[in-house]
Amino acid sequence: MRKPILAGNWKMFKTVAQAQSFVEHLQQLAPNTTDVEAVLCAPATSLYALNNLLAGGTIKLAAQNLHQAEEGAYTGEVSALMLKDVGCSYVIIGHSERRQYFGETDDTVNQKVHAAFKHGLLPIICVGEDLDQRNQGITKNWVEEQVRAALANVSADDVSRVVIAYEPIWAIGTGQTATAQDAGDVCTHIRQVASEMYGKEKGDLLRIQYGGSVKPENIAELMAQPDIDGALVGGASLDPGSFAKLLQGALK
Ligand SMILES: O=C(CO)COP(=O)(O)O
Repeated sequence: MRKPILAGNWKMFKTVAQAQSFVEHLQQLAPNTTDVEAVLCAPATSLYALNNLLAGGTIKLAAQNLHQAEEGAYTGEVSALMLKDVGCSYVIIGHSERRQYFGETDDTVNQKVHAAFKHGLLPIICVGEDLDQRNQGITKNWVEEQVRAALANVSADDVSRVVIAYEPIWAIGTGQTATAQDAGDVCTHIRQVASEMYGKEKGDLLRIQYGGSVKPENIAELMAQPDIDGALVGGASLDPGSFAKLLQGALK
């Protein structure tokens, strides 16, 4: 069975002190989460300090982006090697905000996926359509293209450890969630695409998250969908009490 995975994407929020205080609170509220994998996607500035706090526990650390090169003259960038060095297990790749504001393309997403695996980081690959595409009825085709491009030349062994986050852009930070049924249908399609590419056995291992205005109040309904294995949560992940409730709601 696929283990549910709940990831909090803090985006550009929290100083080091705020991040540490969040973890201390969460450790009191949800000391040992073993049935749901809990992941905190913190700003790069907090990763080192959080790794020390999380040592020996079950909560995993993630970065929100990486550069595809190992090192080099790329001012302002951080590599997979560096993220691994500060204790990251996962890294978000191709979030719609990165695609929209920082020029990321399907091609750079694919390069970043390879860079992550090369250094033992597991990618959380974001895909999703905008409102125009949804209204045109091309959601599944669009998402399928993004998935195929992101996974190009990824080995079958690696693909079973990939997490794909389906995040419809129009649902991010808007309070507007896709209906559980609609979100579930797109996630089922993503699994079918992975199964076509790698065979059903591998496709069945892939974990798929939904993201976009997920809250403690709606997570259980989303998790009830057979192909939704977790959530990537922005706003509602910033408060430890809310995150602890999300962990409860993510139990299958
Ligand atoms: O972008 C998201 C997570 O990566 C979703 O953000 P919200 O949960 O704030 O809508």
